[in-house]
Amino acid sequence: MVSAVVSISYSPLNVRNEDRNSWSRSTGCSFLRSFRTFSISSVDDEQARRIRRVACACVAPPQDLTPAKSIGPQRLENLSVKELGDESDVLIECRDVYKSFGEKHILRGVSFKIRHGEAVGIIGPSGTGKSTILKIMAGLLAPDKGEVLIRGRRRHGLISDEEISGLRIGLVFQSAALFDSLTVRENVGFLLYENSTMPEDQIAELVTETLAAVGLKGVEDRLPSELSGGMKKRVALARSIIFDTTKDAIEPEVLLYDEPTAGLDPIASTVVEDLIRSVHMKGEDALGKPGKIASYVVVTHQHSTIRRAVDRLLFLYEGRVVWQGMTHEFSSSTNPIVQQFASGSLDGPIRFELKLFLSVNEVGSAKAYSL
Ligand SMILES: Nc1ncnc2c1ncn2[C@@H]1O[C@H](COP(=O)(O)OP(=O)(O)OP(=O)(O)O)[C@@H](O)[C@H]1O
Repeated sequence: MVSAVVSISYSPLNVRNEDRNSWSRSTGCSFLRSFRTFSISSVDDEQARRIRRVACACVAPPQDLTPAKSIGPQRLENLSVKELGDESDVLIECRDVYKSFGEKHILRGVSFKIRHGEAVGIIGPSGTGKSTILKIMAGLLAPDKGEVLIRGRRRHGLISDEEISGLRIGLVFQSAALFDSLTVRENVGFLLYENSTMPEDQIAELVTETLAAVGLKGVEDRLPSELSGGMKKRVALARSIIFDTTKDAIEPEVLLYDEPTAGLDPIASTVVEDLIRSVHMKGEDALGKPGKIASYVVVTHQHSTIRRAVDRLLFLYEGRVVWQGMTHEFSSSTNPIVQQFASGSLDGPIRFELKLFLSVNEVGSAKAYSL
């Protein structure tokens, strides 16, 4: 059935078209990309639900969950207590995930597990598929092959807002991805204004409290254009951790951060890194309350973020996890790929291409050289 409008149109919040388009561009979100190509009236209910979910700070419950073969009853019987314990605390598992874009084979058999309570970093050279794997974990992109298991249950396809208990997964985009035409209050409360039955004044109160938890006060009525880069990232973080307090059961939440400190100065980076720690269940937010995030994953290039915000690292290279270990093991690793990446050396197994275009005068004809 074709729905006349998506949430954005009947929403109490009035998001401009150009805002939606720039949101889609900055997040690279496939739903929004496909959404751009639809006229509003050609978006069906299912797409409308997905778009609403993605737009709402990308907090998405998993859908279409069926038990994975590997932890079916037969296997459970054969598992030792230790193995069983090992499986039971796994929140997200990527199993042999492949993803290509046209001829570009980006992920070529990525496997890893994210356990309850973990703070994991994903690092690796540019273009190696770090953001892609985050989007696959969040349910915004579907793998071509392989499986994503959420608490041991296989997720089919992409997210929707079907209520299936399990795990809330939030994605904090690198660009902050705020709607420019909405105030900070509307951006942070977007999910609740759109999807909850909470009265507006209660949402406003919760927004203020959540902003305070990320160290922001009195900015509710500002527009994103009136904020610094670091403040925008904090608003995006607030948008990701806010949830409907009227719901009975609050599911644990995993937050996925895509380069949360990119473009920030060292001090602003430290603020964001500490904030990431503070909203984790092992941390304490700016109001002194324990954080609510069960586990998180951070894609980053920043050494400070690796050191300060995560405990365990996955190193992605040429479409696979080539190394994993604790953060303190990173700099002493003997893996040549890790050593080269850690030192920033040009010599080593990591291939890169720097093309120098020399003038016709210098070489007779213009040539590209790979260094
Ligand atoms: N939707 C898409 N369509 C086509 N190509 C894509 C798409 N998304 C990502 N890519 C390509 O896939 C590759 C991996 O992109 P991705 O953003 O996942 O890498 P990354 O490791 O996060 O890079 P960086 O560290 O530079 O941010 C890049 O070559 C990118 O251009």
